[in-house]
Amino acid sequence: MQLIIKNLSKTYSNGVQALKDINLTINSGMFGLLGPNGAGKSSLMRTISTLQEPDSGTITLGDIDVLHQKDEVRKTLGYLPQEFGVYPKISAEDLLDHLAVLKGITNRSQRKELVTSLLHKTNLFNDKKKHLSGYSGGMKQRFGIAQALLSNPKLIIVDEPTAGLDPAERNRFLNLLGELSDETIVILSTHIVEDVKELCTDMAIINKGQVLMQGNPLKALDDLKGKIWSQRVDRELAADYKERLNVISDKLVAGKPTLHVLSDTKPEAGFEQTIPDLEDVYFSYIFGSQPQALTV
Ligand SMILES: Nc1ncnc2c1ncn2[C@@H]1O[C@H](COP(=O)(O)OP(=O)(O)OP(=O)(O)O)[C@@H](O)[C@H]1O
Repeated sequence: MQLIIKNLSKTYSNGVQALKDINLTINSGMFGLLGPNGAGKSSLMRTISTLQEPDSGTITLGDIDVLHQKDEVRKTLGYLPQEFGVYPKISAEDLLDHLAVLKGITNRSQRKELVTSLLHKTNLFNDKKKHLSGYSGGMKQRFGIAQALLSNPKLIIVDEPTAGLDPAERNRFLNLLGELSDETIVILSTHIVEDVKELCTDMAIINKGQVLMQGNPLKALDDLKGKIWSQRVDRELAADYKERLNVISDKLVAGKPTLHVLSDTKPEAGFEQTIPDLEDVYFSYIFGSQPQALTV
């Protein structure tokens, strides 16, 4: 199964061009969609999820025309939006059961079996009687996955799922995503590079509504080999370096900025070659051609 997006564009009524001629081919497995705030990730996810219309372009999921066969898409889509609202005064088990009825699973024992297996899968079985208002952020996100899995989806979209989770909950959530079937397309939209690094076999970077790269994270790392140079500098000199050199990131290490420069050759005395990580890949596309760099 493939999700193929061709020439997708969207301008909102306030004039913001959120998607500019997006082209992506997404195969089964975990796909990371990386981009800073306002890049257009949610606009793209909502369009794929049939929640909003583009101005032009096409999307196909296998042989489904996503923009015209919305009901077909919805039958096979699991969507976990950025803000996942839950009814507070109902238990996880009851809400899942209710949602399963809405999905058309009317056979009681079949529903019970499905709900129980999803509660186990998302590690919520022991808390199934708890009201959702008592759930932590991570538990709510796992519940979100449980409801997204109700219809045995072929396409799962998760929008910024780990923001606000503590490290243990984040790990648990990412492990759960990683365990979903290889037959399913899972799109993980995030601005957190680590999420993609740990899970995804394919990724794209988008910014200002445009796809800047699509590819295998390991290949992207390989392409940067020998091109990332690092130096820890005095705080007051950092701005000067940024003006002169192609600084892609500037990270405080023990109170002093460590600059990463993208360059085919040693930029200046004092810089040492460093092994690129996925953050370098991300910043090289987002900031590589610009003099300004992000402080991370
Ligand atoms: N309904 C809307 N009407 C007008 N402008 C919008 C609307 N939704 C999004 N935008 C604008 O479109 C651009 C892309 O927004 P979008 O939410 O798709 O980005 P994002 O990558 O998901 O960012 P974030 O991580 O902050 O949610 C932004 O400039 C945003 O302000």
